[in-house]
Amino acid sequence: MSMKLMEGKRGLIMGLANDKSIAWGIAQKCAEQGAELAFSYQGDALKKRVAPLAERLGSNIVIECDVAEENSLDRLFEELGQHWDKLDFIVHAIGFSDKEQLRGRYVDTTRDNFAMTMDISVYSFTAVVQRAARMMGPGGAALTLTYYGAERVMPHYNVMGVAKAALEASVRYMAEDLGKDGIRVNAISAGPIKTLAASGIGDFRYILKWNELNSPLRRNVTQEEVGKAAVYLLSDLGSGVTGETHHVDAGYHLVGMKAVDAPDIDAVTGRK
Ligand SMILES: NC(=O)c1ccc[n+]([C@@H]2O[C@H](COP(=O)([O-])OP(=O)(O)OC[C@H]3O[C@@H](n4cnc5c(N)ncnc54)[C@H](O)[C@@H]3O)[C@@H](O)[C@H]2O)c1
Repeated sequence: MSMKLMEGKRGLIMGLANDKSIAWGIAQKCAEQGAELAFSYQGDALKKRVAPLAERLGSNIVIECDVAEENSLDRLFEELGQHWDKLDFIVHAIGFSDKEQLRGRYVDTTRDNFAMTMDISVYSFTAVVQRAARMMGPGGAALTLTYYGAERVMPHYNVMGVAKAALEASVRYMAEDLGKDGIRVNAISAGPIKTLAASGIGDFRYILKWNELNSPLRRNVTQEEVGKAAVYLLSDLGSGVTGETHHVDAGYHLVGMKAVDAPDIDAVTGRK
């Protein structure tokens, strides 16, 4: 009899907004492999969307948490502790910045939005891992989501690129801190995927089209493909991997220039 890869593992998924969310692709693949899941959602408005999705994967642990609030994070882990005495993995699929500043120039970013973007998109992962690690033993794993805009300049990504670079550095520092306890910390750098958060990025359609035409696999990736790589990093398959930023982007990160067969495309319409 073949054993499922995540049988007996319990994980908290943070950042599910709807069935387009990357968190949904990850949750589905983890559940398929036998994981037991809990979910956190931001604010009451999202509960009616998240609870039915959780139910589809056999979970009724659905807890409110705004990661910008220390109290809210404390309450989340307190409540989670009432359901489970031990946690095996967490997924952090959360990021935020003022939409108005995800167009135009990075250099015009305001102090307030810089601080807010770093707080929600970077510090929150540290704050979550800090609390989650107390419920984890050896074999524990944490995963966050990043984007190539951390490594190279991407149009419109602006302050989010700076935040993702800091997020990736925090993955490395936490991998060292927690490695001694047998806890692993990794990131997946996902190619562009049409989600609620992505719709805030200027000209996102153009980015999608460009990646489709120029990535080595000549297509975009899906939520499910990110989910499959997450299973590898969160399960025993990834037991020797920590502090890594793993690209799930149809190979786009290795490209230096437009592909020979790719047409130039119109920046406004995204059409060839
Ligand atoms: N979609 C892409 O192209 C892409 C590519 C690479 C990386 N990512 C990253 O993947 C992650 C998930 O985003 P997504 O694309 O699935 O979009 P999404 O809109 O489905 O998910 C973003 C989530 O962040 C949550 N969030 C924002 N502020 C929060 C707060 N203060 N407290 C709690 N939750 C909060 C939202 O509620 C939402 O569930 C993000 O970190 C994003 O930067 C996305």
